Amino acid sequence: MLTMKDIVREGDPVLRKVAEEVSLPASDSDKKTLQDMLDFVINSQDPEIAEKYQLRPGVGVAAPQIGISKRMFAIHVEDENGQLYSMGLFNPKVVSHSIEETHLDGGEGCLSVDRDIPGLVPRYSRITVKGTNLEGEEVTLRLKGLVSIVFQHELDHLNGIMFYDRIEGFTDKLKKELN
Ligand SMILES: CC(C)(C)[C@H](NC(=O)Nc1cc(F)cc(F)c1)C(=O)N(CC(=O)NO)CC1CCCC1
Ligand SMILES: [Zn+2]
Repeated sequence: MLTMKDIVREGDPVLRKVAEEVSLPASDSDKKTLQDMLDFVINSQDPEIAEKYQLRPGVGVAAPQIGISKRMFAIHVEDENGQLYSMGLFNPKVVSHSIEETHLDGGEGCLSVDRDIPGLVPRYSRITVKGTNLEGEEVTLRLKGLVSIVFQHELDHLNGIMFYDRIEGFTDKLKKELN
């Protein structure tokens, strides 16, 4: 099973690479990896298992975070209405998004970042995502709220983007206003 020792921390170049598409149908090896990632996120939210293995309670993890530069991630998160999104996705992509933006009021963190970085992270309020799930089906998902933010955070990992790259500092704002 995956534990925190398998999670790559910031500074490792794998977190800054653009990950490779997974060739479909997925190999047994890629399916096992993605299933292990989904189990990791589910385990991290189980108080007993999380305590026993010292897991940070995660809502998602992307393959580069376990050192695998492939376009796949797993998420396990309930949305505002209590709808559970629990899945592994191969080659996810945003096919459309709202212009409107949103953010988590407390900012974001990351399983690969062992420090608190203040600042709001702008995300699209709504996105439509396509990908292939562990059963090999192509899925289209229309997402908003927390689930949409988690997807965008994980998708960024597949493109070598860390959440703090998106935090707009006051000086950036000032520069924009002055230009
Ligand atoms: C890094 C950590 C703080 C563990 C973070 N969890 C998290 O944000 N939980 C959460 C947030 C809420 F808004 C409401 C709630 F119920 C639980 C997380 O798992 N990730 C996953 C990650 O690092 N993936 O690469 C970071 C999240 C920040 C925004 C989306 C994912
Ligand atoms: Zn992250």
